[in-house]
Amino acid sequence: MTTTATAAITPPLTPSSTLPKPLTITPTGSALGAVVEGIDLSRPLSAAHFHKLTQAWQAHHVLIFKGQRLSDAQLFDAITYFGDVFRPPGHIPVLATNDQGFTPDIVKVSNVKGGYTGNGELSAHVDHHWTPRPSKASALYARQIPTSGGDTHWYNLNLGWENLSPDTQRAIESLSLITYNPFVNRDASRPLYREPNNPPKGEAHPHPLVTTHPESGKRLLFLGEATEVEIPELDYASGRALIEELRAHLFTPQHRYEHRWEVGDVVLWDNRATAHYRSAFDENQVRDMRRVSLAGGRPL
Ligand SMILES: O=C(O)CCC(=O)C(=O)O
Ligand SMILES: [Fe+2]
Repeated sequence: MTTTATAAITPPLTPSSTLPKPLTITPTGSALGAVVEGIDLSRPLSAAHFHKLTQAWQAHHVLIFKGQRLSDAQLFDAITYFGDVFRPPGHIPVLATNDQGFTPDIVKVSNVKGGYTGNGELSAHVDHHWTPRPSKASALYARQIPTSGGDTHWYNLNLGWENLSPDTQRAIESLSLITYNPFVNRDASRPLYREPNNPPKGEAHPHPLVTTHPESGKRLLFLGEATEVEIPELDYASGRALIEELRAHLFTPQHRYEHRWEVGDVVLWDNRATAHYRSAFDENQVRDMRRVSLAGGRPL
């Protein structure tokens, strides 16, 4: 009996440039965030990759996927691996339609026609903080970016909590916070802390000031920077002083990752564990992003 030469069953060599890159997850080196390479979000995710990504997401709160090339529908499909799409309650305006008619599930965050950008995102906020169930996560996909500015910065709310003194932690951990709807309180002269004789419009939904992440169990200082808020358990003077102190502590560079966008970046952030803002840019240049948000539960 003759034996088959082993050479005959060796598969042809694949040029290394066509082999898929392995999945790598590299922390940014800042307070939060990790860069993900070796994932093509236009294709179905494997269970093994999904598992690694969710673990990394819990650890780093912000995942930065490089080099993506996605249609709106592919972005939607990729992000909804991580949860169900957020449908804005009636009191959030439907922002804008995108080119392909997916609205409001895929928002065109853009200064070109049909897009939406506001001033509200110029200071750190938790998306939909004023609703009973703020969205749990959002993703932005960069299609066109200005040559400078238009960066997005995220703060780590868990680190902000951990870096408080034990005395402050004890003093605030059973307080609640009401964040008022900035869409119905647009007046720039409105204060950042609710004044007794100047009631804001809209519904009030108190959430804990210190929340617990439902998946990681991490504790979080669940506070935004420049929306009108109130601590219902405290009188005006002490509530306002406390919020000023907490904001001055939390919104500092040691708790922040600053993302300089490249076209093709998809950034997925955990809205329960972070606050974010965008820096200004030259409005004569185009900044064109797509955004998908995921539904959340009641903050714990
Ligand atoms: O455009 C950005 O970088 C951030 C906008 C924003 O705040 C958001 O999409 O939630
Ligand atoms: Fe936002």
